[in-house]
Amino acid sequence: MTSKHCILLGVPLQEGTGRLGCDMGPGGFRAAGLAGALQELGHSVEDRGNLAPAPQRPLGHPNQAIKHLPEVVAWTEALAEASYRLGAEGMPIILGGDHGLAAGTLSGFSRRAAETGRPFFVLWLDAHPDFHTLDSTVSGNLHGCPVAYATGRPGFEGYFPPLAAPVNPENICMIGIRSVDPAERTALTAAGVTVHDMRAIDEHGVGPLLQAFLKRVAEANGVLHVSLDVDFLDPGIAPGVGTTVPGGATFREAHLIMEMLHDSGLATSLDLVELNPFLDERGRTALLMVDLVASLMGRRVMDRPTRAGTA
Ligand SMILES: NC(=[NH2+])NCCC[C@H](N)C(=O)O
Ligand SMILES: [Mn+2]
Ligand SMILES: [Mn+2]
Repeated sequence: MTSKHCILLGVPLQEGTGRLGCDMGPGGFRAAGLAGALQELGHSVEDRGNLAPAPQRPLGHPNQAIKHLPEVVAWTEALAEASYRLGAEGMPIILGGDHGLAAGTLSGFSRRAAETGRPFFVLWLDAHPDFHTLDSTVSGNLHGCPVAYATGRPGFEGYFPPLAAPVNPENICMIGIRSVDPAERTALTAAGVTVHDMRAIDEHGVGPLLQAFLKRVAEANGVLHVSLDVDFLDPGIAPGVGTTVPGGATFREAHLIMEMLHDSGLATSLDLVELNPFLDERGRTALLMVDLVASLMGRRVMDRPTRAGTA
């Protein structure tokens, strides 16, 4: 197993959701033993503490539903820059914080990939596609918008920072999707995002769906960012999140995805988002998320035969 230099960065953003508590997410992941689990697997770990947002400026938008635009923009500015820098230093693991933070990670890591000349891919594990623009969001919760922003959909100019390298929507694969607003549905299809909803998982299984995507990434010599929203998981195993949607990924499906990602060796950065410790039950959601990261980083039940059939 190749050991990595894991860099943990807390991003206690919570203004992108409709409720409080995600600001405790980074602390939840730390208390659940994330650093120790990575070290046990032979990785080096550096915890850079929590990020601070950039200074806020007043921003008004004609869509009156939008909540906390100046706050989310300030976090995006700081995190886009931090992600760009961390992308050159090791394997960044971003401890959220709500999913609004992906506006910063996607733009920063994509910019880094563009500089290396390799195409940038995203695996989006979530109940939601988070594909609203500032104009289309109905709830006004900006954690529903990061993918639209990072792919360069119109309407973010003048509010969010300009994108150095917009993400190609055709390089995004979403798995676990089961709550899509009408405006998002049309836009996702038009943009060419690969969306594997729960029905696709039921019909085909997560294994073949993920394998096909990983093959594309490998053949393109791509850089892969993984964004894991707690609500990707079924609420029965992961209650510590504000936006639970029934019928989510099972414990076994989630671990299989992580193990396949590990075997592919393709993932270079990771978001862990939407953990709300205030809604959790004795840390079980945080602990499950840490176990999933461990699977992604090499923990396995048994050694598996290599392709040559030795080990
Ligand atoms: N990151 C999330 N949990 N996003 C949920 C978004 C839900 C809904 N589409 C909205 O815009 O409000
Ligand atoms: Mn999300
Ligand atoms: Mn979600």
